[in-house]
Amino acid sequence: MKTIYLTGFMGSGKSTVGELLHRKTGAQYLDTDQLVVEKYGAIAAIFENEGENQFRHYETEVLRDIPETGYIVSTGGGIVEREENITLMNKSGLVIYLDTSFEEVARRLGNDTERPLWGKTVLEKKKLYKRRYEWYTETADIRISTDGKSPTEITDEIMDYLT
Ligand SMILES: Nc1ncnc2c1ncn2[C@@H]1O[C@H](COP(=O)(O)OP(=O)(O)OP(=O)(O)O)[C@@H](O)[C@H]1O
Ligand SMILES: O=C(O)C1=C[C@@H](O)[C@@H](O)[C@H](O)C1
Ligand SMILES: [Mg+2]
Repeated sequence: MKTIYLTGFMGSGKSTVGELLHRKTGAQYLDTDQLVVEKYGAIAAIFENEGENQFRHYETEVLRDIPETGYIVSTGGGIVEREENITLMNKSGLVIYLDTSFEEVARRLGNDTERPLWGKTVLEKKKLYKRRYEWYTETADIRISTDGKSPTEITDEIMDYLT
């Protein structure tokens, strides 16, 4: 099995659905945010002390090490910010975009403080969402709309594509 990369905006459910897919398929599982935390420390601290650019560098470092087959990978919401990341994912893997409306993301994340970029103003977040939307769609092999669907329903929909 080609490695599967789940992409999408913060709160689109990449980590939640990634875990479920891992259980259903038996494939190994990685989350790029978790890998960065294990290797370099808490995300909020990296943003605060080293800056977003350094976080993006760490993100690419962990992505480079992921094998081309056999893994389910939940990416960070900003993985599409770097061309190199897109090339890496498209070269070997199957990219699945979890498409979630901004309003639904806002409902799910509420006042979350773990995601540094979610702390920005609504206007800035909407701009970020709009800017990335095209990148997610262009990069994806498969697009799954997630609004109004449970994580299990989304996982089942992905399983249908895989089997
Ligand atoms: N389909 C869904 N319906 C309702 N809530 C969901 C759904 N998927 C995920 N959630 C909830 O939304 C929140 C964010 O989910 P999750 O952490 O999986 O997102 P993510 O895409 O991995 O975000 P990030 O890019 O920040 O890593 C969690 O509280 C999760 O329980
Ligand atoms: O959308 C983003 O840029 C981010 C999403 C999260 O997954 C983390 O990677 C981090 O909080 C940055
Ligand atoms: Mg996640």
